[in-house]
Amino acid sequence: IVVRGPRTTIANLIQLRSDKGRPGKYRPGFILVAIYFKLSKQIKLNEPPLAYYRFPIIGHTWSYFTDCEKLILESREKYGETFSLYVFGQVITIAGNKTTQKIFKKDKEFSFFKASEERMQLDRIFIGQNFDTNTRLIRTCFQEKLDHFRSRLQKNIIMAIDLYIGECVEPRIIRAPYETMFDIMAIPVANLLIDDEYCNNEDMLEAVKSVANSMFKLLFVPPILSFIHPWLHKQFISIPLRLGWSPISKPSKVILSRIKPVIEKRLYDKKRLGDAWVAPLDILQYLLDDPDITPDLNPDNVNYNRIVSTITGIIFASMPNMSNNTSRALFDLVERNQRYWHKLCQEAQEINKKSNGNELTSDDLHKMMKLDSFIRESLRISGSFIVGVEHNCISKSYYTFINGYQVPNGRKVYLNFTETNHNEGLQGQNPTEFYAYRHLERNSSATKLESNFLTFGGGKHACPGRFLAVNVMKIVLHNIMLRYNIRTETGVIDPKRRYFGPVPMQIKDLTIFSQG
Ligand code: HEM
Repeated sequence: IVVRGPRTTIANLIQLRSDKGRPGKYRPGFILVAIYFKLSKQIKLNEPPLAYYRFPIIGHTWSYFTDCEKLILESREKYGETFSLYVFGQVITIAGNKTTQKIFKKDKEFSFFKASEERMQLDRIFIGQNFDTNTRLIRTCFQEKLDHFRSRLQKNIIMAIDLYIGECVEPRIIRAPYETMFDIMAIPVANLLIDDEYCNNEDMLEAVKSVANSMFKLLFVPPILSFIHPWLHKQFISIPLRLGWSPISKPSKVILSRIKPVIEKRLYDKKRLGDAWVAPLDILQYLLDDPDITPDLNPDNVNYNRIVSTITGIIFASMPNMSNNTSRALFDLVERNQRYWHKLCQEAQEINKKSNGNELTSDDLHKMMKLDSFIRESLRISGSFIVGVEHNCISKSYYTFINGYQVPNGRKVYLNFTETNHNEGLQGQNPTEFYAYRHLERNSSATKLESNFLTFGGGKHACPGRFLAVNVMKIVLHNIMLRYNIRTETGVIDPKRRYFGPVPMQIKDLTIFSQG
């Protein structure tokens, strides 16, 4: 049965009119007829089986958050590759291997963006953004023209490592590797967005971190009111946003105050120098080149809100993901020290020797084949959700999967990463084991989209930032391997991954850096 929001039902009832055509008082008879009419019009779908749960209202919520992997594995075994769970007052559907690629390809039927927008009210936070244009912008800069940014990326990453890890003549304990990686990432990200000395100061970096942190926290707001109805939760969290509050309003103001003089100077220089003016290479300039944003060379006519909104959107999409996955890959290096460290270091040293310690060329980055495969394996095993990358069904009424099961419009469909990762046919021998050269043997680079690797999604909306992310991960790990020895405080390896619900937790374990 398709259950819609109470607003729709009530609105329909309110629209009932008296027989004279004027708005009339509610009459119980009318209401009953209306409810009967509404229910009789609802389509009975062949929904995926809803896994058994013991407690009404709570449904699977508790086990989903405390032992998600067990819940998913057991339900998969019992109900097959497509099944539903009842979590936080909502039925969600879990889709397995045979369906995930279809979900990526059917972008008129399923939307990752719609699901994220609904969960985090993105349209109310990043006001005035054109998300499709932003995706195109990211694709142009960080896929097609990534090589133009390579030199600056390296300089900024090395500078950030110097600043946040430093010399380590005496061994240095990094108590929160995720936070350190987050600090390191802020410098190259801020510089890709705005290449101006004026913007590389502390308050700008703090603003960049604050945008990423505030948005990341929003992901973890528990939807308590959804136990009554998901619609209620949505209305509740949107109240402060409707009243004009935004989690990123403070850092957005800092960013605006920093970029305004830069924009004014650029427009002035362009007017003055004409064709002789050399445009800086950064995201800000790409935005300024858009006539919808900058119709002429008059700073008063610039759409500053759109610029700030786009910049903050890119920070949100890039920073937490890159920091999380790089700190996990670094931890994988430490954990698996005996097995991989030596060979990966050897590869790094050979590349460094051939380039005489100079800046890495794109060919050097390409030659990091072992590291590339290691990163893909780390993303597959350590960075992987149990279920995730949820897509909203946006079909007009419902969607029918290839196995005959149907889901209504609005249903959240989660991809079953565990099933894909545990499948021997897709992953090769011992699929649950971390084997760094698995992808090297199959010639699958870390950015390659394949049905056995869901980390970057797939289809038309696959992550456009993946080339930047993998290159940044390579540059960070390469430089760390060349400079340091790393170990955990106790030297004990704890292979158990920790999750918050289906999401892998940030790395909090102590890491010790000493001079290599
Ligand atoms: C390791 C780092 C990253 C991971 C794991 C990651 C993962 C993802 C995933 C799973 C999607 C959804 C894809 C789909 O719907 O099929 C996505 C979309 C997206 N990502 Fe990333 N991402 C990362 C880094 C980045 C970076 C660095 C940027 C920006 C510079 C970025 C920008 C975006 C954008 C704009 C989309 C939406 C694309 C669209 O809807 O067309 N991501 N990402």
